[in-house]
Amino acid sequence: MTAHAHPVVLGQNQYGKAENRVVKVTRDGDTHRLKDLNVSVSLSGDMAEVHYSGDNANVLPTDTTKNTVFAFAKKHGIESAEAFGLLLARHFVDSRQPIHRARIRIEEYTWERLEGSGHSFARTGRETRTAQITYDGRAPEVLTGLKDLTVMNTTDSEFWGFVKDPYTTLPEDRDRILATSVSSWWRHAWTGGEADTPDWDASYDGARAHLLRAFADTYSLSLQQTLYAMGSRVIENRPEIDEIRFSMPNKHHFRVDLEPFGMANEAADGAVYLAADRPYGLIEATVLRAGAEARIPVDLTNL
Ligand SMILES: O=c1[nH]c(=O)c2[nH]c(=O)[nH]c2[nH]1
Repeated sequence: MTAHAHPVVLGQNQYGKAENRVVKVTRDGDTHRLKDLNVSVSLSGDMAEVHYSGDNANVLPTDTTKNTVFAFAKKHGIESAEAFGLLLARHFVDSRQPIHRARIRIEEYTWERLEGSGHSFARTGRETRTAQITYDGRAPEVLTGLKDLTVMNTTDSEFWGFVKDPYTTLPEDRDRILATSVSSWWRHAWTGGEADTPDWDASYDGARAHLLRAFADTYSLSLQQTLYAMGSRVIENRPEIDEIRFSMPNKHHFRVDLEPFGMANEAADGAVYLAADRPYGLIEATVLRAGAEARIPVDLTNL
């Protein structure tokens, strides 16, 4: 059956095995190291026929993509999420003619070795590190990110001077808590050259440190301003990064009215707050090196 026989045609399509939970142990004598990833493979290419007629001739089974993830972890080890994703993406596109594009998404969970043991670990309370590698046979694109990085400033945050309309009840605040859970993706300028491959772990640690430093150092008049300061600090200090996008919920902390109990509850004296979980303000923006192309999808940040 051909597409032209119908007034309906197939649009964008992709397939693969999602959420392969792969744990790789590396032994150095009695001292072990652990990489714990959640790897999702998504392939696209000449796949019209399988949709139109069920002809599987071009279909590398999703089961095979799963097996490849585990076999590659053993064969090549897992140096970093980005390096592992690049190996996989290149493998699928370069070894299978009908596959034109591979997108590998990876979440990494971090474990810490327990003191006094070479092989006992505890999951850290840290954020989840993320990576997305796309490869179309030409230049790979590497996005790195993080999610669930929860941070709070207990002062140095104000919010006032905003628009007031008949529905506005929010009081102006000269000393509030600013808390958020940072989700972010950043795009590496790198386009695949062997010689100038970034040190992915150093780049991640650097970007993370800069955005946290900016969160801490910015005297904030709005979460929007803080977001921009975080992004611009990363762009200014990490030449390998051209674009960074944030999705940041404003985790509201309301000063509780304790007047009914005869108690003042002022920020300056150390206040009691109600941590509200919802609704929350949601502040999202991209920060770019001037002249760089905005390529991080708007809705990627909340995955
Ligand atoms: O930092 C903030 N930005 C806003 O846009 C906003 N809106 C709001 O109600 N509180 C806040 N805080």
